[in-house]
Amino acid sequence: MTAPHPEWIRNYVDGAFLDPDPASAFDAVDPATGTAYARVHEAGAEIVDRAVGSARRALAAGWADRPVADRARILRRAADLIEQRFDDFVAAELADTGKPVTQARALDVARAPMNFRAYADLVSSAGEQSYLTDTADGRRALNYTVRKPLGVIAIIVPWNLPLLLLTWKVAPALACGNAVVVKPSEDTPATASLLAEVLAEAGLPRGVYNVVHGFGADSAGAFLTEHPGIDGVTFTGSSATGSHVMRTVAPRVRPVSLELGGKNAAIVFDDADVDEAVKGLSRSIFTNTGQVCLCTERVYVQRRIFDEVVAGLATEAASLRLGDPFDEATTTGPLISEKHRRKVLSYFDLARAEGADVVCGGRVPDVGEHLDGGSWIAPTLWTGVDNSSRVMREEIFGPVAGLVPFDTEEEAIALANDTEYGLASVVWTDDLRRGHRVAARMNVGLSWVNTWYLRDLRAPFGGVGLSGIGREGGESSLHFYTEPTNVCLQL
Ligand SMILES: NC(=O)c1ccc[n+]([C@@H]2O[C@H](COP(=O)([O-])OP(=O)(O)OC[C@H]3O[C@@H](n4cnc5c(N)ncnc54)[C@H](O)[C@@H]3O)[C@@H](O)[C@H]2O)c1
Ligand SMILES: O=C/C=C/C=C(\O)C(=O)O
Repeated sequence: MTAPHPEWIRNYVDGAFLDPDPASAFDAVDPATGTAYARVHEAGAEIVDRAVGSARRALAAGWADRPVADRARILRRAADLIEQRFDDFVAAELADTGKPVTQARALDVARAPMNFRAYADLVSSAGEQSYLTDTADGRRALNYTVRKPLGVIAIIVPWNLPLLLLTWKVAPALACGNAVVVKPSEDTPATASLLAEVLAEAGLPRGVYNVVHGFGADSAGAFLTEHPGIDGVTFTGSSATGSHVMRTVAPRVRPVSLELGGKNAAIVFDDADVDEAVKGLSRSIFTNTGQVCLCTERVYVQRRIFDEVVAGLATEAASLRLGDPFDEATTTGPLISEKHRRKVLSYFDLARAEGADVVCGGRVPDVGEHLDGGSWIAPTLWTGVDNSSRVMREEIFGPVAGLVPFDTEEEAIALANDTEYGLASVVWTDDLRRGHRVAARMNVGLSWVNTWYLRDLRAPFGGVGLSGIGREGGESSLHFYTEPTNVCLQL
């Protein structure tokens, strides 16, 4: 990897990186080793206010009215520049998350240019509704809709897929002519500031993209959502914080888009290709050390193949390689922080107290002395749990799942839907009709059959219940990031 780590990770306001203030700073920590690799300048209320003000001025200076083709060109140029600086982004993502280099390349950083290009394409070809209206008294009118940018958007994102989730929101927001103030997670600040360099070079006018670093409460996150100058909030993170953000903006009635947590189920029918299902389950449980909102934490397996699936998954778990993020053979990184590891370990204790049988893992692994300070955790599977267990109801957000046998299709559907969350599900079956039938009955926003996390960026993405409000992706994003005005003209 090439990029030397920066000494400081800075806020970016009105087209310039701000001088850091050592009196208001925190460490950026590499979770693979537990060591600090940079200092981050925490934005106070005054910096957040300047960021919102600069976004407002950028809109007034003409960004909101720029021809779509201009905006699309800048997004495409940004995509090209991310590819040119691919290794810098990978290095920044690894320093922040400790995730395996192969994953950062194939998933996280690869998706950033895809996000920019997808919205450059979408906004370039977007149409609008129009109706010829005949009234009861014989008049005729033309109704049509024009879409305007929402304005200044607050973008708040978590630490698990930092660049992917940031660009998933920045790209459509800019495509639609908004200006943004982004607040990356305090655990993963690096790529948002790198993106500022790229967007400036791509020709984005000053003030359109601003970055404020810091925490949630009493810090940049709260100052941003409380700011009267923001016109909408798009938030990805935990359900508790999402609910808090909603309450914060409620008095000013601002639109929110919330992509929140999950307690996602997989159902494996005994007509499935078991080898394929086991490999798919391993991906959906263990990818990114289980730290993807879409990851499976509950697995319901038809009784006849239950033992076979449990044994197969245990073999898959044993084949995972935890270790140096830069080693191409590494499959699995650490958890994001020591704080998060304490949370996951508390669920390991709870599972034992609730009578779970530990099939594998359930402990802190030995990954070698040089990584001793990192927040490593062993891939973990339980049996002997059921839907009344807290470990089967609460989002853990680690490489862990509980496996439960079932007998009938109805029972499997009821078990999978027995949750307050509703983000994603997977059905494994070789019966075509059953696949469609069961997938449609899942109370989720994203229902996969015989695959997991296969994305089409034009499709609606989001969840129900505690998993969120609204959808992003494709047209849904164009709708969230714009405000329609219906014009009615009597002919
Ligand atoms: N549905 C999805 O698309 C999706 C995607 C990724 C992650 N997630 C969820 O995110 C969670 C993990 O991420 P996390 O721990 O960073 O979530 P989090 O809710 O703790 O933090 C998310 C972001 O919100 C900020 N924040 C915290 N408190 C705030 C406040 N009071 N006001 C404003 N901002 C505040 C944080 O600093 C961070 O930037 C999991 O629950 C996961 O399921 C959901
Ligand atoms: O952790 C959650 C993952 C969210 C993924 C996306 O938003 C995406 O793939 O667009």
